[in-house]
Amino acid sequence: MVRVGTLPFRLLAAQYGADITYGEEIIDHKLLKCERRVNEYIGSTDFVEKGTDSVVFRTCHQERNHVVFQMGTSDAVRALTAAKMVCKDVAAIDINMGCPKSFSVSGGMGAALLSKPELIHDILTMLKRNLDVPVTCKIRLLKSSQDTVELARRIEKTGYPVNCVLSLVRIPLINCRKVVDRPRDPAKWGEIADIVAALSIPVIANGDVFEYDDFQRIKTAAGASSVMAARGALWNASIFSSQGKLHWEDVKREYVRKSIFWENNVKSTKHTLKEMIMHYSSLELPEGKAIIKSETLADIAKLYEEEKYYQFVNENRFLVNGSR
Ligand SMILES: Cc1cc2nc3c(=O)[nH]c(=O)nc-3n(C[C@H](O)[C@H](O)[C@H](O)COP(=O)(O)O)c2cc1C
Repeated sequence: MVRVGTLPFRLLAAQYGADITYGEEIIDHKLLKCERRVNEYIGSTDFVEKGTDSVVFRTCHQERNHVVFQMGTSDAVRALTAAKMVCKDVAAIDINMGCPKSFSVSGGMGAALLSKPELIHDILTMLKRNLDVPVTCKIRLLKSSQDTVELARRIEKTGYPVNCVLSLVRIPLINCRKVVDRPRDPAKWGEIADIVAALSIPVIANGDVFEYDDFQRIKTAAGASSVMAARGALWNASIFSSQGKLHWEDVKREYVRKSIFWENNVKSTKHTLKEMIMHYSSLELPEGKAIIKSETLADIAKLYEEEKYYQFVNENRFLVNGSR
């Protein structure tokens, strides 16, 4: 999730039980302007825009085998060059073929790819042939089930490992929404089931997972290999816990601590907190207003009475490094 799926949020989801986490979409052009830096102070691996301190992608060894780097692209060679920069630090590379936003579509990326099966084929083939990590793609339902099945079959033909354990990682990820749908529209699980039935590769179903039980319900209804949650996780990342959800205020506090620990981009932290709060109350209330006013992680720490934690982390970086 853009501005949400940064390292603290991914680790939060993983802590509550998510097996695999996807990073926010990063455009290939942007990654190509970066250099890889090991950040010993924090214990992370950063991809930083050259000549600046702007972290475009931050990851760490704890999530090395669970995190998928999601990329926006419209060109096979560029996608490969960008993917090669990060592939040793992540578990898999995903190509976003579902984003309907104009900045994506006008650049020939995201959902624009859905009408260019030849280009999809080129990108996936190029990545699969030249990378040692698995490649997945996230698509949306097309106008008819038949169109979607046709597209998914072309994706399937780009090849996947015969070994079924490995095949887990080359998953075309079917997002059960049509290109014109917005996230609040009802999802159509029957259509996913039709597509899954027509394919021999694993499919992750995505859409309208708001409770832990939804994972199994949707997995069964769609016949999918696994299930992905976005908004349900954003509103309460403990949705992944088989023990039941924690109170969202506790989850939010844990997110704040992780943001502090990993020195998350404050804009990302603010955005994520705002999205969480908007679901339960209003940004017009004092907490929302204070988030909007915050300029640094120290401000956020103060707002959530985590100043001692903030101070402790910053004074003991080398002692606590890697402990979370
Ligand atoms: C705040 C937000 C950011 C998102 N960013 C991305 C993204 O970067 N890449 C992507 O493939 N989908 C993105 N999506 C779409 C979700 O991955 C997902 O497909 C959609 O929200 C439907 O799933 P849900 O019902 O579980 O929310 C985003 C959704 C939200 C709400």
